Amino acid sequence: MNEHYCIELRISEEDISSDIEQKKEHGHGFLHRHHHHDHSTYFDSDKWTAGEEIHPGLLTRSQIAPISSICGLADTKAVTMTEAAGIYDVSSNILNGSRRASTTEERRNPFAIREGSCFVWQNVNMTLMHQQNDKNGKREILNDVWGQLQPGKITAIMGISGAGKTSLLHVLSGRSQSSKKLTVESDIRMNKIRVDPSNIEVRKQIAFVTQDDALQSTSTPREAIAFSAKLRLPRITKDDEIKELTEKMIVELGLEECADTMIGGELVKGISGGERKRTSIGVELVTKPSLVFLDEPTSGLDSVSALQVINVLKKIAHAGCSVLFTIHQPSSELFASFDNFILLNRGVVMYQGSVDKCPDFFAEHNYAIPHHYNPADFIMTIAQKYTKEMMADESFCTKNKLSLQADEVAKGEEMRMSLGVGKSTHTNDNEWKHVSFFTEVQLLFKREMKNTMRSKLVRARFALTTFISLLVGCIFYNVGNGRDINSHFGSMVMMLMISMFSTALPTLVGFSDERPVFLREYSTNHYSTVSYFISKLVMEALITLIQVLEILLVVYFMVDLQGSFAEFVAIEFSLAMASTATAVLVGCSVEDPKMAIEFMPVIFLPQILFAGLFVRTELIPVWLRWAQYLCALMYAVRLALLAEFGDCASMTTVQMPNPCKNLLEANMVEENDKAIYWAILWGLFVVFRLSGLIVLRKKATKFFD
Ligand SMILES: Nc1ncnc2c1ncn2[C@@H]1O[C@H](COP(=O)(O)OP(=O)(O)OP(=O)(O)O)[C@@H](O)[C@H]1O
Repeated sequence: MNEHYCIELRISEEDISSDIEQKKEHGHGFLHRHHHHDHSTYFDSDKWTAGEEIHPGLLTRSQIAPISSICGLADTKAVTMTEAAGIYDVSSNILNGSRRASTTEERRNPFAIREGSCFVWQNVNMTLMHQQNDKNGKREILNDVWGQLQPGKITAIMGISGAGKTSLLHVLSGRSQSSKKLTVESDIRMNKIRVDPSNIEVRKQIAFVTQDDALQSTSTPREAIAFSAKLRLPRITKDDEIKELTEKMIVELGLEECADTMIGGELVKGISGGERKRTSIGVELVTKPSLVFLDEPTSGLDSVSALQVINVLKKIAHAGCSVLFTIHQPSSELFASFDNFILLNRGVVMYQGSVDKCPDFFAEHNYAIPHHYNPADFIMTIAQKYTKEMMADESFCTKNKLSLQADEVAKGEEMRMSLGVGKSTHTNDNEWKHVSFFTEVQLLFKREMKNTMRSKLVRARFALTTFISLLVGCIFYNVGNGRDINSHFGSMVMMLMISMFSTALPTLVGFSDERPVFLREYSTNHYSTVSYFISKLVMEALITLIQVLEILLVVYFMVDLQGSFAEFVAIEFSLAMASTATAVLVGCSVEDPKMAIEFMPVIFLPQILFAGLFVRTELIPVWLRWAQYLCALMYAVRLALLAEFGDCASMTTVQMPNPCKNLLEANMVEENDKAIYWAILWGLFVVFRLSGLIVLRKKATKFFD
């Protein structure tokens, strides 16, 4: 019978610790059967009958299997278990079914009830290698860390600075991987299955809000949230659903007043820090994740804004989500609002459990938390005092209570099924897929267009290009009418150099400037590197064309050039595209805009040196001469010379020698090689662009180190 069922057995910690039999009498610990949300529908099964009781402690894998086969229609996440606290917590859901079968109403509500995911970890170790100051040349950042998240609860990771909070969050979300200088080990279970968190399918399940709020500065909170929803929700989500979802999210996050204000950045004053943080959270929550991780969501916020943020997190937890976040030093009010917390101290777990039970724990260790004292402050002060050795001596390290069996890391279909993203029996499966490549490019291009229209930098770029073109036009005024061939040639070179600098330079800085936004969006599965690259390329080509026309409309007519205007447009455009491709490659390779600026001379100086302007190419040492083939300016100069002086050079005049012919010869320009010059110019564009794409892809898939 091809129907989707949701079987649910929830047993709280209290149920586990106290008398289960007694709880059962009160209706706890029963197998509930739902058909979607209709509690009265029973499933038919040979093995399980309606109303049958499950004894949690006795539930075995073989008993789980029949349930899986009933509701485990290929797209169904059947039964999941957590052996936390030594007992099976059976929480079966049809993750795909429940997420997929969500009604239009649910799709419109960002805080709609969802099925939670069980998330458990143990043996989390992170070691820095080749450390000169530490014994054995190693430094342990995380040591045998363990923990678990419960759906519906918010869990804080607390600890003094350098305790390893961010490192733990990064390991759990697959953002930290082993490298030459870092060893990372972890045993992470999601819905019972051992998973590799760096796997994209796992990462897709976890909404991650970074500390730096990498948001597009020219977008508004409304646009940022809608953009994320459009790209990340399945195709079935209609435009009006996205609109309503966005509006509800804005209201829930208290962003109504700033919803249409630009987010802002270094150059533009935008929304406040708290509003920025809530926007970042909104951007991640639109996908209705079951796991939400946040790195320092309250840092830099006043107590009211911090409480606002935590209230949003509590709200999302009440919808069924598991929330995990790092926090420095919460106020007592904030601390009291957490469900659970993990105290990390020097990379080890000092406390793990509910906020309510922590006073007893510390009292047992002779640290009774005084009344009228912020418990978080008190706990941190204690943590500060303890070295690893002291914690071990005084049995302060909280031992792993999970005792999970070592399982193979699930791959492929097994993992996808566990995460609820396996094969589906839905006939309209296409509707549940990620938006198409074309939609990705289209949405990215639209955002790029808005960004361009709103960017002060772009406006400054056009204004400065006009200014510099006018300056060149004035200096070389009318030299094109044959007064002096050297000045005539100089004006053309200057014109080419303006288009090279004025297009490549902003691209170089812009690409690395936008890098954090790209990395965040890529890592959270907004779009592919190729669609990002293509949308940027199309926008760049448009701006470049406008800029080239702007330069030529001033310089060409003021200098009174003789060649064809269209040909000059083509040459300048090709040069600008080839130079921006070089800039993109460097922009993709370096970490930040400041570093990109340091690279400027390396990109532009060789262009000028090898263009034959200061030294004839045949005089350059042979072992260096190959570099000329990488210099787009040289080929653009040759093409421009042919466009301007080609006719004159081929004329047989009485005047001997022909100055045009001499100029072409001095620059080693051959009329017959024109096609080769064009081919090399566009070849450079293709090679540098593709290299840029490869570098970007490589960097995007590798988060750290
Ligand atoms: N990739 C890395 N390379 C070098 N050192 C690292 C790396 N990752 C973490 N560390 C070091 O590990 C320690 C823990 O860092 P982490 O950022 O996790 O601490 P934290 O508890 O989040 O601190 P804070 O509250 O100050 O942000 C720090 O001393 C940090 O320098």
